[in-house]
Amino acid sequence: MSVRVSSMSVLPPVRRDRIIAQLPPCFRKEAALHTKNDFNNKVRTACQEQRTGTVGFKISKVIVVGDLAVGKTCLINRFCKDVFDKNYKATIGVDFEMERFEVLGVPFSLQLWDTAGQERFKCIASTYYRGAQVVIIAFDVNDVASLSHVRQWLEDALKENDPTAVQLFLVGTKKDLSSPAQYSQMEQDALRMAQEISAEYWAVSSLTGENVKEFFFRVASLAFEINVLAELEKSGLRQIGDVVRINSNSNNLYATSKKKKQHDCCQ
Ligand SMILES: Nc1nc2c(ncn2[C@@H]2O[C@H](COP(=O)(O)OP(=O)(O)OP(=O)(O)O)[C@@H](O)[C@H]2O)c(=O)[nH]1
Ligand SMILES: [Mg+2]
Repeated sequence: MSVRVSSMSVLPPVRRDRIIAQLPPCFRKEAALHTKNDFNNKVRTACQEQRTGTVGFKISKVIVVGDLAVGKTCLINRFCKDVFDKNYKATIGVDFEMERFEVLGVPFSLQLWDTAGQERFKCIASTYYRGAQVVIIAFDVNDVASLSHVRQWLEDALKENDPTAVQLFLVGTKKDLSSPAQYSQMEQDALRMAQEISAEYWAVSSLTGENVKEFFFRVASLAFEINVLAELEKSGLRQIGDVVRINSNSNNLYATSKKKKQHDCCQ
């Protein structure tokens, strides 16, 4: 009985292929959220000293948006289930998958929200955009129209979120369908777009699996890093806040006793 209870209440260990010990490199230096070779030093130290606060219990919300049939569902399914379906089945509204990682020894989870690209399901899907820490905008590298719609997707996603707090990725899909020459021509435009919207650029294929794991590892790592930095800042502020509170308390005491005196006087 107790065995059953514990096996139900304790999460299984993180999959061995979800362990991140090194910062995965960006895809293109010209369009990266940052180009450092390693995790922020403060983050590494905090993880070593187990000073990551609530990050180990955190689930970061990631939303994947973009035109219909660009391959959002396939991308998530390739990463989470290692499968690929060549038949198109439109996402109606939203779906989500949980992915658990261990980054620098600290558990960290992503909740990956797969949203509908079809216009008629978009209004349902957009109600799930709120509270995203990461926004992934997907486009098809073989379809210039899908790249030109990226700004609209961004605007819709940011309406529901704090634009300064969101980490943005621009992902070109179906790389397997494009010849090297076609691809490199398209990449110029995609890199420009990524720079304009301050997104990190990636190109992937869910059919072959090219760059899929690398991409999600990068997403998890950068989301983790920013969470730990925010936690460190918060605990720093808390310490400063305590000092302020002691000071203001003594001020209050002073003010109270003074007031009391005045009050006594008046009586
Ligand atoms: N060759 C190739 N085909 C792909 C790739 N990714 C997706 N597809 C195909 O593109 C079609 C659409 O893929 P989905 O993942 O369902 O597209 P979606 O963006 O989720 O579409 P909505 O849910 O309608 O927004 C399917 O037929 C997939 O098999 C890829 O990397 N390579
Ligand atoms: Mg879909």
